Amino acid sequence: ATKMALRAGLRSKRGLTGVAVMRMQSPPVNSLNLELLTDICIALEKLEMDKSCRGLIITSNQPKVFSAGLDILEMYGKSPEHCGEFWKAVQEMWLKFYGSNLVTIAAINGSSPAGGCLMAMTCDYRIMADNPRYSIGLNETQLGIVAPFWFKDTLMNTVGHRTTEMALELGLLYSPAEALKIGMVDQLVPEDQVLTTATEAMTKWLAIPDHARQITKSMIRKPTIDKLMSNREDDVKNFVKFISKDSIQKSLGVYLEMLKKRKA
Ligand SMILES: CCCCC/C=C\CCC/C=C/CC(=O)SCCNC(=O)CCNC(=O)[C@H](O)C(C)(C)COP(=O)(O)OP(=O)(O)OC[C@H]1O[C@@H](n2cnc3c(N)ncnc32)[C@H](O)[C@@H]1OP(=O)(O)O
Repeated sequence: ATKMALRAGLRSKRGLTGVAVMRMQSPPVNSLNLELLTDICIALEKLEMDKSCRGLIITSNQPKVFSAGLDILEMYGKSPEHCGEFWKAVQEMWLKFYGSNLVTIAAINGSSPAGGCLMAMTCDYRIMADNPRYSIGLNETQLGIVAPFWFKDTLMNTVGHRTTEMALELGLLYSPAEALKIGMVDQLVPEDQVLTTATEAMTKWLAIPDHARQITKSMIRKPTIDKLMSNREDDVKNFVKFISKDSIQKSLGVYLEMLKKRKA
């Protein structure tokens, strides 16, 4: 049987129609592996084609974690072919979310490092649980890896040039309060109110006529999307070359060990 990695459905609760809620449920930490990325892309594609759907809230069914980012096991000890396929799926997820015609809101109910942060930043609006134990940010350099240009562009478009320099070079993970301060997230609420607040925010976004909002969104995001679209193959090649290096594989191995030890 295929494992359902997420649930997407149109809800009509409290008069809010045409809004889908996508709940990532890939235990233990919603790390973005090929299967989850593919499921997410297929679900978003279907919603995008469904004329009755205008908005999407993405959240997590896992306790304490929105998403642990890219699944390191998809990049560690794998063949170049596998790494290439995986990277194409990461690109696809980013392109679909960043360019979505839907209103997209991230209900960040837990930690969201690296690829998890990227995913949240592709959305139009971010609400995070106000729990100082949670963190969010692009921490790639701390793993000894380099976030590609489109990760950097997404961050820069969200928090600005100088903050991106600091955040990306130091691989900073921010507490929710810090993330709010730099504009990485838009709103903090108590943990049990993340989803209801997302629904309330959605009402505000849906009050704007779709065509005007969509054209405006596209005008702002298209140059960033086009940059990856015209460099997709080179970006895959760069990734495979970079991730296959012995030194990078070693860094990933050390990091995985650290994660396991921290748990013990
Ligand atoms: C010059 C040109 C350059 C071009 C280069 C191109 C590209 C390179 C860049 C690639 C980009 C990568 C982006 C990423 O997303 S990398 C992933 C980064 N993620 C992290 O650093 C997060 C690591 N995880 C955590 O910090 C924590 O797990 C947590 C999310 C805060 C949750 O903590 P907790 O609830 O305490 O859970 P555990 O830590 O105990 O984890 C449970 C279990 O899950 C394993 N795990 C956690 N994260 C990942 C992951 N991302 N991938 C795979 N596995 C993960 C963890 O090891 C535990 O496993 P065991 O139960 O087996 O011990």
